[in-house]
Amino acid sequence: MNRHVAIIGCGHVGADVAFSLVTQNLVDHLSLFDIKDAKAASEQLELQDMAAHIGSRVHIDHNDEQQLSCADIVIMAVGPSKTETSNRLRELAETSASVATWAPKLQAAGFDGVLINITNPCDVITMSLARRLALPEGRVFGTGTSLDSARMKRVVGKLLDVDPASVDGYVLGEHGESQFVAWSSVRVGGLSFSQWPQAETADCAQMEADIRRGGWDVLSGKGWTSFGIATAAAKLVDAVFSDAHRVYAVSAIDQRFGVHIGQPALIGRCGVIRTIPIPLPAAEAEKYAASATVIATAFQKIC
Ligand SMILES: NC(=O)c1ccc[n+]([C@@H]2O[C@H](COP(=O)([O-])OP(=O)(O)OC[C@H]3O[C@@H](n4cnc5c(N)ncnc54)[C@H](O)[C@@H]3O)[C@@H](O)[C@H]2O)c1
Repeated sequence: MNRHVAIIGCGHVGADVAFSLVTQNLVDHLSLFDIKDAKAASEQLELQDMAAHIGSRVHIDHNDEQQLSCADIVIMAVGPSKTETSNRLRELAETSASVATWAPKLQAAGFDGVLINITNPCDVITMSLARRLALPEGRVFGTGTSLDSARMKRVVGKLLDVDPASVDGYVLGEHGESQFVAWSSVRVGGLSFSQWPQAETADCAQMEADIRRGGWDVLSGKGWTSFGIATAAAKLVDAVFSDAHRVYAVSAIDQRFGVHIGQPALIGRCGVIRTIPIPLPAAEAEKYAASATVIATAFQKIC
């Protein structure tokens, strides 16, 4: 099997996705693209420098658009010229213009695989790419609230003193300021979060703020975020190649609201196999609807 991934945008995020895919042996052929040719070329060279230390052989090329025709998965990771530090929606004008230049190239190449979007604002850009590429539903999805759900697991795990991997549940909605923790979905060891004694005195509003602010906290120190999202993207690539039928919180179409939005979905060879609408209590359902409105309003601006 020749697992071929193309990464468009080789900045902090795209380069770390490439590093994760190569070091985790999740790819056989990697095609790197960046508007700055020297950046893509140097990422190619440095990844090739690792070849002697890794147990797999990976073919790597850069800025060769012919490669888009045979890519199984495209990862969109282009970014704005200036890093946004407070609201991902502010990236929209610039990043929507950038991804718009790639849709016709992908179509001209006959790209017929799965596209995973990381570029922010993630839900709006995913929606824009899904409409432009017109691939079968589910083939274009975004990393959505997968990273935010991982942040929730870190914060809840810390409170309960359990490994985050033992925390189940989701952050839903926009990968942005209107996201929310679906506390009703959070379970640890078969108990709902509210059944844990620590939950009685927990400041859930503060925990939720910490989760929402997680990305900005990382960014304020190192200037960008990349390890978390690169790991999430690698998991999604693995789920597609292995037809895993595993559940992740991704940005997928919710037909009730007509938007791509963070929600649990089953991921396999064709991308999103189906979404899993969780029954939410009224207060959480309201937050979900409000978040869908934020995404729809932003999308209107680029139509
Ligand atoms: N979804 C998430 O959870 C998540 C997490 C972190 C970052 N992000 C987003 O990922 C994106 C990338 O972030 P980053 O830190 O890597 O930014 P960055 O500035 O380090 O890299 C962006 C790269 O895109 C390239 N680029 C810009 N326009 C391009 C175009 N038209 N064609 C090809 N390449 C182009 C730039 O040359 C640059 O190398 C941003 O939108 C950021 O907000 C999303």
